[in-house]
Amino acid sequence: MTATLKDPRSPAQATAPAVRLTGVGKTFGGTPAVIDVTLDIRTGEFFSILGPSGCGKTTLMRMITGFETPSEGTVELDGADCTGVPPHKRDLNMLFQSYALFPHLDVSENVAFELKVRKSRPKAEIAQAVREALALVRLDGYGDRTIGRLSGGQRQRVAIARALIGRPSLLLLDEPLGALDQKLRAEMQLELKKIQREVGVTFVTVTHDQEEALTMSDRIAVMDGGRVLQVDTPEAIYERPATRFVANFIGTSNFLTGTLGGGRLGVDGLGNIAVPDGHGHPDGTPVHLAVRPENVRLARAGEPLQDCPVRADATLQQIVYLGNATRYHLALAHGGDFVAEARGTDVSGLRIGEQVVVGWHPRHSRVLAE
Ligand SMILES: Nc1ncnc2c1ncn2[C@@H]1O[C@H](COP(=O)(O)OP(=O)(O)OP(=O)(O)O)[C@@H](O)[C@H]1O
Repeated sequence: MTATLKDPRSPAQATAPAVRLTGVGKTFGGTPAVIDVTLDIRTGEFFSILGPSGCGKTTLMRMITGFETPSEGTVELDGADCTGVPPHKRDLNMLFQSYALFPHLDVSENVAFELKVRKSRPKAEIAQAVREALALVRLDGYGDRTIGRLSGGQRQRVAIARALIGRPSLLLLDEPLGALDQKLRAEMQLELKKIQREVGVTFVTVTHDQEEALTMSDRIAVMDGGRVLQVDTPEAIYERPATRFVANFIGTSNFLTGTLGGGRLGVDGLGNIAVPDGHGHPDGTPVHLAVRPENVRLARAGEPLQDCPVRADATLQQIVYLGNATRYHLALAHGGDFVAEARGTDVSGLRIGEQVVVGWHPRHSRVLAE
């Protein structure tokens, strides 16, 4: 006979998103910090809130946790309205950059802390849960160590184990890798993603680091000036940014500004250039055309540029070697800066100050509204 495990949630809760924000706003002393945010975070996904300093991401996260009450709008968790519910009554946990581990307790005691405080489980069960949590973060056998004898990465793992031991439905992480050096950070990004997949808990992280968000997330919300500008997969955000801000904040973009007319873009000094099909903006609209540096080709003036219907004259200003790529900084003849990028070392044979031509195919550019 097979036993059927019953989901304790009601049918409505089971299909509801982990988090639903509807028209959420927060104003401090008359100044808006978060403006009209409506979005769903799906159960089991790794979701990042990404944006520059002061854009409102921490305030948005604090409204999900309950440490901040929205000035308007509603916050639902698993289908239940939690707008006025205090943090300790929400089925979630938090992980802060500082980790906040207890230095006088050993690893096991730190991890078990929450369960012991709640006194909800027998001792043997807690010990088993600690062993499982330490195995999850690959710290088997470290239970008796004091916190002072751990590396930064190991402390981070202890904090993760502690945050997950009570199996919350939702884990909120505020700049979780901010205290680590760059190499360890890159390792922990992959590690955190792996742990999240294993436990299946919904993770919501706040970060200003675009690479971190792209590496770890199933979906990203990009914020600026208190607003969410785009919610999408990392790939879609990079390939199909919704606004000029997103195109510039995630990776690097070149921009040409002009007005659409007759299916082309009129740019002062450059003429009417081809744009990608199906961009959806009517003639007469002032727009930006965004082109990623890796999609820009470069040749000596007068030399052919294959598969590049759009071209512009420029002067080469600087060549920067990046290790895995070379970046060419250019001044366009009609005004403005431009950047082209090629894989590997510089094989162009070009010299600083030389007259060049840049070009791209319209399918590699994107029309963005103001
Ligand atoms: N308790 C508060 N009282 C007054 N103003 C606040 C308060 N909390 C945040 N703010 C303001 O709201 C805006 C958004 O702040 P928030 O901390 O949410 O941004 P952030 O994107 O998380 O920035 P950072 O990455 O620097 O932490 C800022 O202008 C900030 O000064």
